[in-house]
Amino acid sequence: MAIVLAGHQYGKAENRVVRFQRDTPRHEIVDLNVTSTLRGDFADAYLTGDQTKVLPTDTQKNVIYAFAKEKGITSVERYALDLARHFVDRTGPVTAARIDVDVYPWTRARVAGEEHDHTWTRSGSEVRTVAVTVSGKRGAQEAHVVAGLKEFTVLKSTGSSFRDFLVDEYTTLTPTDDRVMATSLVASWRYDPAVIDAGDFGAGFDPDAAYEAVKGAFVTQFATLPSLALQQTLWHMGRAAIETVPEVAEVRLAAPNKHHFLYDLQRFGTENAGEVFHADDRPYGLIQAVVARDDVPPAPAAWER
Ligand SMILES: O=c1[nH]c(=O)c2[nH]c(=O)[nH]c2[nH]1
Repeated sequence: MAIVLAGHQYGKAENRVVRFQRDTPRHEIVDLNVTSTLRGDFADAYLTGDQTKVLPTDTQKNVIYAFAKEKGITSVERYALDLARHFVDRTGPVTAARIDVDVYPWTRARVAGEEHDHTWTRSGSEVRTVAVTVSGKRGAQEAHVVAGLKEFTVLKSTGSSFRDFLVDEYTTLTPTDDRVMATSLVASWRYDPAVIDAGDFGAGFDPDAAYEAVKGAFVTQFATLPSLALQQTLWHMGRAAIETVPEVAEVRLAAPNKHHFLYDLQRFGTENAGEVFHADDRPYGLIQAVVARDDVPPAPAAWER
């Protein structure tokens, strides 16, 4: 038996980058949390302490901040691609780089009914995510872009049922034709590599518009599908995302079923016709799905964390 170093990767986690554009009186803000992860033959750093192949995480941090100025952030996808390609192209021992970005939402403040030029309020809504993975040296490079969102909380007060499920001796759940359905959606969608190669997220493809379109498709399905289960809703959300933005090759969805239990007011002689619920936080059902086009090859490298 031998004990081996069976895997390794390293990088700088959670670089909080706030980039302003101040070229005109109306400023713009991009607020990011950026994590770099480098892969390659760094085994010596672990096994013998030899750091000669190791690009310090401090340097990675500097690149992340410098590129925010030098390259600008025309889109988060483009910025992450530039970073990943930089580490793979410019650092010999790096064979693959992954850049993860969380995008924090800000809404322009309104003062006396007018949008303010340089003040924002933090929006309470979802966090947009981007994960770019670039592997292989120039000429034989593979790039994957996965966009997404998390903490996207949606709720409907009717239009959801759950019945005719498998029953065994431990089942106590009462079937229902009218329940609250709510979730805090985590979704990621992988763009067809052809889009990255052809349009390069700068020309011909607008990742910001695609993001809004996918989000809109999710909301539309959640709202309008008479849901027989959260599983069915997820399938329709994933399908609608691909139908709405054909550049999307694959959608991965994870939805905690945020249970709302009708509060028993009968004990006080009061009727409760679906009006007062106890919002429970745990445990919760966790429903997950992967929805994909069958004409785009799968890409496990795009999802490797
Ligand atoms: O949409 C649902 N899916 C389930 O699998 C499930 N299980 C459960 O108890 N409630 C629900 N709701």
